[in-house]
Amino acid sequence: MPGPAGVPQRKMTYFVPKSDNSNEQVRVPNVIALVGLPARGKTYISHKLCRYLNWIGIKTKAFNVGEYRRRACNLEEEGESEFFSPNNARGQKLRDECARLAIEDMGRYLDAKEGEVAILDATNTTRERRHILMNYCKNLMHEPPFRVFFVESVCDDEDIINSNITEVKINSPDYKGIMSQEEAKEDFLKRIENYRMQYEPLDEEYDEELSYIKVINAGKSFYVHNVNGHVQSRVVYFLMNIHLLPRSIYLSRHGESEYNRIGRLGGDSPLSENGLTYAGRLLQYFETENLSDFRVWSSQKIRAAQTASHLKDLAGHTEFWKCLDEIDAGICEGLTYEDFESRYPKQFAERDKDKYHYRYPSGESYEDLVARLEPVIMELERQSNVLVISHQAVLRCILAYFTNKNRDDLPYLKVPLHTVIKLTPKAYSCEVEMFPFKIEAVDTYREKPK
Ligand SMILES: O=c1[nH]cnc2c1c(-c1ccc(Cl)cc1)cn2-c1ccccc1
Repeated sequence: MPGPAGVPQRKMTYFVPKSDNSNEQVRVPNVIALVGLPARGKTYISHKLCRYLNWIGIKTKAFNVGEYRRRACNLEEEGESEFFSPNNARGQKLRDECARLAIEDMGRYLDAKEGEVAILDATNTTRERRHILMNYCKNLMHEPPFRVFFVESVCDDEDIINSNITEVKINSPDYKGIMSQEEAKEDFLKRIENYRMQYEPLDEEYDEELSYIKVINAGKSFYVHNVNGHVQSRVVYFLMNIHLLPRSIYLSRHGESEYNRIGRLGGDSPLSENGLTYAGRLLQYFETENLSDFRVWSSQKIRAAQTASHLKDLAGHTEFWKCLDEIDAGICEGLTYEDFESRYPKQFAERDKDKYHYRYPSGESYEDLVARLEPVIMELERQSNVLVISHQAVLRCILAYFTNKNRDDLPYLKVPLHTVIKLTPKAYSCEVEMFPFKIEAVDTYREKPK
């Protein structure tokens, strides 16, 4: 059905009829294929997307063709950048073989329903290579065939490209210990030129049938085409909210509260004397951090708001988010763990079996917390320096997102009272610094039972 000129028609697929026509809704496996010259942030995008999709509950795995190539051949023997020359038939053959192996591993992962999304982290810079991928994904040997979304990173910003090469390329396994950093940078620039000779960017006319997003200069602008389905729309939304600007995210629980001191769960009690001391010391800490741009977000619980109030002159306005409130313990609100175990022994035993999915009766699970925290994560991706003053369970979810922890480990991450956790995102990871303050506080940590 042709639409108005220049306005692409969204292909609406409401359900994928199964072979037995049960019309039961099946989730279509998604392939997210990167496209772009070397040093355009493809692996950066692949890592961040993989971490975000897994955290929101969409099982995802990345397949990096460069890793297959590093396993298959020794670049030193192959002549480094010469290996990538279009005139190097041997290099071309080896690289095609590595791409094929990665695509087949990706296919097995999706066909076996091990996950819903596979990210193919590769240059995919020629129409031929993208055509091979599309034919493989649409092949009816897959039940159902894979949906493909291309993410092309186009970048001509020299500063961004140089920071990429300096941060992640010249110290990569391809060069480490083989040549000096200057030689590595020179060789890498030659590698980029070899790819540029064959590079065929996604084209509005030629690639009319494909679904893709062009990210230009690290998110300065975008061109989005034929977005198809839930996963692709979440990917577009995520990519339009991330940025490369250096900053830190600080996590802190409220100061010790009266309920902490008597070992009671949840509630809305005020700070204890120790907690008030911590709040005052927190102000001193951030005065020394000397941040140009600094915001404070707090939950709407009294103990968190009291802690945040000590920073109001430093941070200008404080934002109070209800979705930063502590996990709702339902019928266990106000109980001690001893009460919980004696009154609801079956529930107590259930909780430690699968703490991530366990939901307190009339309350929440960690899985529920992740769902209500997604808007906070998205806004943290957009922001600069932010201090989040919240609660143990909530900060475990946020910490797990930035440090890529899985749902078995998430509910047992250590987030002690009277401690500032400083997160500084790096290229493919996040630096974590813990600053425990020497102020007395009860220990609320419970080990995972053996
Ligand atoms: O567009 C780039 N061109 C060169 N480099 C880049 C990017 C991006 C980037 C790409 C898309 C988006 Cl939505 C955000 C950032 C990240 N990086 C990067 C920089 C330094 C280290 C590791 C990665």
